[in-house]
Amino acid sequence: MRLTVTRSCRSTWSARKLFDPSGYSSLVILHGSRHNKAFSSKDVKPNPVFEGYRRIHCLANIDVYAHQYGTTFRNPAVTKCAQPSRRNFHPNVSDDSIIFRQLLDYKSYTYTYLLADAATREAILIDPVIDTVERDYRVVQELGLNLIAAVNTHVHADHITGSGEMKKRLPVCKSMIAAVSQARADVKLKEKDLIKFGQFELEVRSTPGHTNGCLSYVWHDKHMVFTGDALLIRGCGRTDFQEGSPDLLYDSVHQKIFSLPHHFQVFPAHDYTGQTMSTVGEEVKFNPRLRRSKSDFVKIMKNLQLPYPKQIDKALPANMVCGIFDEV
Ligand SMILES: N[C@@H](CCC(=O)N[C@@H](CSS)C(=O)NCC(=O)O)C(=O)O
Repeated sequence: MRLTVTRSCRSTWSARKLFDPSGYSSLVILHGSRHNKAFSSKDVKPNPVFEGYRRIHCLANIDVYAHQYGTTFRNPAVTKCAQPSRRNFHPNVSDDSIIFRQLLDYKSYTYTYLLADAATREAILIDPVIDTVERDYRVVQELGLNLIAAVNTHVHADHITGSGEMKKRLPVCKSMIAAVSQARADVKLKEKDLIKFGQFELEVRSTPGHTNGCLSYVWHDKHMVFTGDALLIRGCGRTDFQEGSPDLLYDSVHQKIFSLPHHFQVFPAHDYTGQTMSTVGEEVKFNPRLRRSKSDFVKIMKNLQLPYPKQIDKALPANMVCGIFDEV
């Protein structure tokens, strides 16, 4: 969905998309600062999964206009916003110089991000998943993009990376991962490297703690950061396996992500509650783990007692070799 927000609208409103992973329905929320009312389409049913919707509404003390995906905005206050179109799906990104897609794997709730320069058509994928490679390949083809890189934020434990399978379909595509992960890839990344596509570049920041090779990618031009599992929306990656360390994760997030300007948009590798993005400022203020002191954070992380990811035994060895099963 694409919202083209006019200048006067842009200064007052911002948009957020939430979805219900089980029901596959979506809400788009537009919020501004002048009023204190909430509106929602009659189609939008109360649903506990839309916890984030209520939270944003309560915290921001704002107008909320909600509707289901695919319908148009009916409230006259937002008529300056164009009809939804399929050109640029994410409501938070209305920028003709780029193509941006947030793609979801419903099995592991992994987000894969497609980033492209609209002029040159050069594109990269962040965190492709093996189960959705066909879908992502089709999107790349349909949009006429030249996919030059499949970039992993880390060695995932809950799903197998799609970078190896994508390379089979598009040999020009280079796989990338942190050098310290010791996983196989065409390009081994380290702190301060730049990943270039068309006129754009991502800055590589090392954010270990969930794993020792966790990287975050900062798109300074577009005020976005792709945080992998280091920082999740109102959460963070677990630290109880691989080379997990709560001390290290706390420092990584505070030093490398929370130090970014607070309006930067945060795009994580997962969300289990149907939220699609956050901002640095929101996480600094509201993240229930990372807004605490380091010693509190360490205690919280040591007591999470999460079950191990179901695919861990298969995923870890496969991800060390770019997700290609026959090389395991
Ligand atoms: N149930 C899922 C795994 C869920 C999980 O452990 N997620 C990880 C990221 S993938 S290793 C995590 O760090 N979660 C943090 C949290 O607070 O939930 C499965 O079986 O795959």
